[in-house]
Formats: sequence, structure tokens, C-alpha cells
Amino acid sequence: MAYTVKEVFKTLQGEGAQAGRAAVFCRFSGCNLWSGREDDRSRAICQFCDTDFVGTDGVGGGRFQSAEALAQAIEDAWAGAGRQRFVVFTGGEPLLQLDQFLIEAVRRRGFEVAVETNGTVEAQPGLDWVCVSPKAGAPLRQSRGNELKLVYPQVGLDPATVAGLAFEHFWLQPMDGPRREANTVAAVEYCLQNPRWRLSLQTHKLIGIP
Ligand SMILES: C[S@@+](CC[C@H](N)C(=O)[O-])C[C@H]1O[C@@H](n2cnc3c(N)ncnc32)[C@H](O)[C@@H]1O
Ligand SMILES: Nc1nc2[nH]cc(C(=O)O)c2c(=O)[nH]1
Ligand code: SF4
Ligand SMILES: [Mg+2]
Repeated sequence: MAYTVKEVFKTLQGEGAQAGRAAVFCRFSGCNLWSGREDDRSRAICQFCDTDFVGTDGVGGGRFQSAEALAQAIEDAWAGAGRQRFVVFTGGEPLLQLDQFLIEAVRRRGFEVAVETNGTVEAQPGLDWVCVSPKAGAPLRQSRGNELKLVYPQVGLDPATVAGLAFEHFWLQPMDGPRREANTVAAVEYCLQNPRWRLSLQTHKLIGIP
């Protein structure tokens, strides 16, 4: 199985319950809810994406011909420091490409394995951390996991409709873009009124790291 990867880089997880933790991010190319082309954004199911996941031209990106080759690139990006290895598979939509071979290859190298998914594809077994970020108008097929991170607000996705699902943590993450400040105020207000929900800020953007 070959993998198409936009970028592989080490940074701190910026969001959710693992925020602040060193991680290698493996960002797969491609998504099932948007082509990634700006011309298509207004017709996409997911229209607010903050990420370039098109092609393979990012730092450490490329087409990897095997799970071993990609796992080796992830280990190289971690660069030493043996303990507490952590990889976050994201995208684009990672569950379109992440398979058992790759999960096992990084686990053999001592990594805890996390995924950031839109929840439209069921996750493989063997993941240590599943973050689902549901999208209005898209089917939710992965409806359990460690954290549910709802980008807020989304027309057609009331947090109350997913608050009963089987997750340990429920986050509202203000939608970045032209209305970020107003969205942050609205998310704070929602969390004050609905204490099951906590605020997730994109802390990497606040401090200017990837
Ligand atoms: C770029 S997505 C990739 C993973 C997967 N496709 C997904 O949507 O969960 C990574 C995370 O960023 C969030 N995100 C994307 N655009 C955002 C925005 N404009 N503001 C806040 N969070 C955003 C997503 O909801 C998701 O939690
Ligand atoms: N630092 C950092 N943390 C992140 N958490 C989720 C991200 C993503 O794009 O999936 C992300 C990202 O792009 N950068
Ligand atoms: S589902 Fe995720 S990667 Fe795809 S367009 Fe939406 S935020 Fe971006
Ligand atoms: Mg991001």
C-alpha cells in the first residue's frame, strides 16, 4: 500500500486534551469533504478548513511506497529522544489512508498513535487516541472515541445533538477565519451555559508554531 503525504513534521499538539505534548504530525493528502481547491470551497461539504492538504510538497511530504518507509520518516522526524513518542495522523482525512500496516509499523517503533478525523470513516482498531471532529452535513460513522472536538459554530450542527456520544472529552473549538473573535465569544458563552463542553483554543496559532 502506498501513502500520499503532504507533510511530516514535529511540533506540539496545539488542540484538545493532548495540547502541549510533543508530537510528529503526519498529514495525509486529500479529503472526502473538500477537494482542497479554493475554487471549490463554497461548494464543499466542509467549507471552513484551515489547512492545505493538496499534493505532497510540504516539509517531509512525498509518496511513500510502504508502511515501513513512512514509519521510518516519522521516526526520523521525531529525531532521538526515545521515550513518550507520539504521532498524530491528520490531513486532509487520515482515515482514507491509515491502515493496520502503518499503525503496526509506528507502534513497533514505540509510538503512541493518535488520529484527527472528521468521523465519516470508521477508525481502525489499535489507535491510542481518537479525536473526532464532526462536520455539518456529513455522516458520522465514528461516533465514539477519546475526544469530540466540534468546530463552533456550524450551521446545522447543534452541539446538543452529539453531546450524548461515547467520548471522554467534549471540546468546542472556535472556527478560525474572518469571524474568529466573534466565534470565540460565542464558544465561551456556550461553555459557560453547558459545562459538559470545554473550550479548545488552537494554541499553536497563538504562539506561531506549526
Ligand atoms: C484540518 S483537520 C484534519 C483532520 C480531519 N479532516 C478533521 O476534519 O478532523 C484538523 C482539525 O482542524 C479543525 N479545523 C479545521 N479548520 C478549522 C478552522 N477554520 N477553525 C478551527 N478548527 C478547524 C478540524 O475540525 C480538525 O479538528
Ligand atoms: N500544532 C498543531 N496542532 C494540531 N492539532 C491538530 C492539527 C491538525 O491540523 O490536525 C494541528 C496542527 O496543524 N498543528
Ligand atoms: S474534513 Fe478536515 S481536512 Fe477535510 S476539509 Fe474539513 S477540516 Fe479540512
Ligand atoms: Mg491544523
